[in-house]
This record gives sequence, C-alpha cells and structure tokens, in this order.
Amino acid sequence: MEQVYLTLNAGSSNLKYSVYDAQVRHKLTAGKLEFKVSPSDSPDENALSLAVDRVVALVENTFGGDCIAAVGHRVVHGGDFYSQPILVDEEVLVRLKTLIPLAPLHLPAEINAVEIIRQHYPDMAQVVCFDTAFHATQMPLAQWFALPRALNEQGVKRYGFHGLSYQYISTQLACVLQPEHRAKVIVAHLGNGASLCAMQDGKSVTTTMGFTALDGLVMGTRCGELDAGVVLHLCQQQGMSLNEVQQLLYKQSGLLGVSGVSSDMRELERSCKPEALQARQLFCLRAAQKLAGLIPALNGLDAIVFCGGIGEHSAATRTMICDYLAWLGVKLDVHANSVAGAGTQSINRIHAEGSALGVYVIATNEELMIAQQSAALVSPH
Ligand SMILES: Nc1ncnc2c1ncn2[C@@H]1O[C@H](COP(=O)(O)OP(=O)(O)O)[C@@H](O)[C@H]1O
Ligand SMILES: CC(=O)OP(=O)(O)O
Ligand SMILES: [Mg+2]
Repeated sequence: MEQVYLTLNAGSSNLKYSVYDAQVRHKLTAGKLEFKVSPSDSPDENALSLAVDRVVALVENTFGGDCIAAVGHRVVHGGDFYSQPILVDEEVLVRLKTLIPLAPLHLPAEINAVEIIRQHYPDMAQVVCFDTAFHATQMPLAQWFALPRALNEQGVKRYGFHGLSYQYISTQLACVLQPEHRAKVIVAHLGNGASLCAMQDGKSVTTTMGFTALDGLVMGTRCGELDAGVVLHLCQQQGMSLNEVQQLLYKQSGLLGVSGVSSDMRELERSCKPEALQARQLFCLRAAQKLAGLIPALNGLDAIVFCGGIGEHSAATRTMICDYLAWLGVKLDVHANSVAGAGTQSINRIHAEGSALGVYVIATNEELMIAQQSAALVSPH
C-alpha cells in the first residue's frame, strides 16, 4: 500500500482530518468529528482522544496499518519560537506548552492530538504547521503595539493567525485572479474565528489578529478588538477573576454574546430576533472598518477575497460588508454572489462589470498546506 499523509486540525469542539496521497496531489478522504465541549476550561481530553482514536482506526482500516508517512498538525501559535513547520520532538512540545496562555482555545487540543498520536505510533514522524508562520513577512511596524518597547523584545507583539488558510489563498491568487487584481489583495477569512490579511504580491503585510486570536474582527464567541480599559473595568469594578474574563472574552462574546442566540452564522440568518440581526450587522461593520484600516499598509487595493465557512457560504454577509465598502467603488454581481459557494466551483468571481475592485470567493484548503509542509519535511524531494 502506498504511503499517505494524515492531517489533523484539532479545535476546541471538533477534529478535522484529511488523508493525502504520497505525492500530495489528491485528497483521499477527509472529515470532521464533533465532540461535546466540556463545561470546564480545558477541552475534554477524553473526547478528543476518542475522536483521534476513531480517525486512526478509520485510516488504518481504509489504507492499512503502516501506511502513514507522517501526521501533520495545524498549530495556531508558534510564538517567537517557530516561523517554519517543524518535526515534533520533546523540546518542541515543551515550548508549545509555554504558549498555551496565548491560545487557550486552540493549543491544548492541538498539543493533545500530538501526544495521542504518539501513544498510537511512538516512532511516527509528526509535523507541526503554524498559523503564525505566514505572517513572518509582515511589515515590521505592523507588528508593534504602542507599549513600552521592552515588551516587544519579550515577544509581546502582533503575530497574526489563519496563516495556513492565507498561504493556500496566496497560492491561488497568481493563477485565478485577473492580472490587474493580483498585487494588492485583502483576504477575509471568516469562519468561527475570523481575520483579515493584507497581501502584497501574495505575502502578508499586515493582519487583524495580533498577540492572540482574540484581536480584530467579531467572531463566533470571541469579542475581537476591545478597548483594553474594558478588561481593567471588569477586573477592578466588577471583581471578575482573570479566568472569568478569559471565558467571557473567548467563549461568551462575539456573535453569541451580542445576539444571545448563537455563535453560528447560519442560525443567526434563520433567526427573526432583532438581536440576531444586530450581531450580524456588527460583524459586518467591524469587518468593513478593519478592512478599510488595512489599505494604507498596501497603499491601495486591487481585490478582496472571501474564504472560511462564512466567507465562502454566506452571500448576505458578503453583501453587507461590500455595501459598507461601496465608497471604494466595490460593486457586486448580485447573481454571482448569491450562487457563489453553493456549487462545486472552488473559485468564484463575484464583482460586477465596472467594479473598481475585484471581489472573489475562494474555498480555502488548510489541509493541503499541512500535507505539503509535512511531506516537504519528511521526504524532501
Ligand atoms: N451556508 C452557510 N451560510 C452561512 N454561514 C455558514 C454557512 N455554512 C457555514 N457557515 C458558518 O461558518 C462558520 C464556521 O466556519 P468554519 O470556517 O467552518 O469554522 P472553523 O473556524 O471552526 O473552521 C459558522 O458560523 C457557520 O454558521
Ligand atoms: C486562529 C483561529 O481563530 O482559528 P479558528 O478560526 O479555527 O478558530
Ligand atoms: Mg477555522
């Protein structure tokens, strides 16, 4: 049996997996296992373990026991340690554990997934592929907070996330966008987590997420950009503990917090409650404001690309965001927008004739990036 690459993307409530052939040309299978989130802080290790066990059993049954050449993992934060994918060893695990406070929603499950695979296959090559890595090219100034400079030297700076998704979109820009739309592009990755990335010639120049994946846009359960004074108020005036503030900002805010209905955009679109509409409107206003705020770093804008669960599938969200950007000369083709993401096409042009900017929907593929990066480290030919 030919060797395959297994990719794992362990979230706080689901495990996404895929299997690629030895040449990383074909996705042989893929899926998502949901598991119940434990009410405690950390994701339920047992639930994750069961999900990884199921994936391992599935891969072994379908492809054979010793067919896996390597397991590649999405890891959201590499901190100042890593800006390239790396083979896992003891030191890597120790370093990643020190970063857990910077990505409490993601890193515990991602590290657990590595450890569970180790128990199954002690000698298996495992590669960790970082969301932060793509943003190593950011303009240096964009990585700064206006804090005392010693903090920057200690690593308190803007890293940026969703890098595997942006890297995939970057590979698509050159081949699918009209030539006049390729140089200065803002990509909107709108999923449960959401961010924007300004790219010059396919490289990250600046992005809306920062030190952690809390910054920037309104998200499913995360607040996005927030006046730091609110955090002080919650601790000092309302007596909230740090742990309570962390839960509030990461898990009880965003679309869920504002709507009181759901963190899921599909449910908000179905709801007739005014709070659900208000949450969607805030999501879109913030996205448009943040998008406009990235334009100076590019000194212009040729195109906008939407991706991620919401970006690829919610025509109403794309319309609302682009309505706020009409002053830039953005004009959508109503029909193209309404059908984008519904069919099998992975790339859709949705701007109208005469639009000053190109607007596209591209189905992202983080798994392909993980499989390619893993293959490059394990069999680099
Ligand atoms: N057809 C759809 N219409 C509107 N929103 C959608 C649709 N399909 C998925 N979504 C939204 O996409 C979000 C999940 O995005 P996804 O990128 O899959 O998340 P994750 O960050 O977990 O990878 C949810 O808010 C979901 O409601
Ligand atoms: C970094 C991040 O927010 O990831 P996700 O969208 O998968 O939650
Ligand atoms: Mg995601």
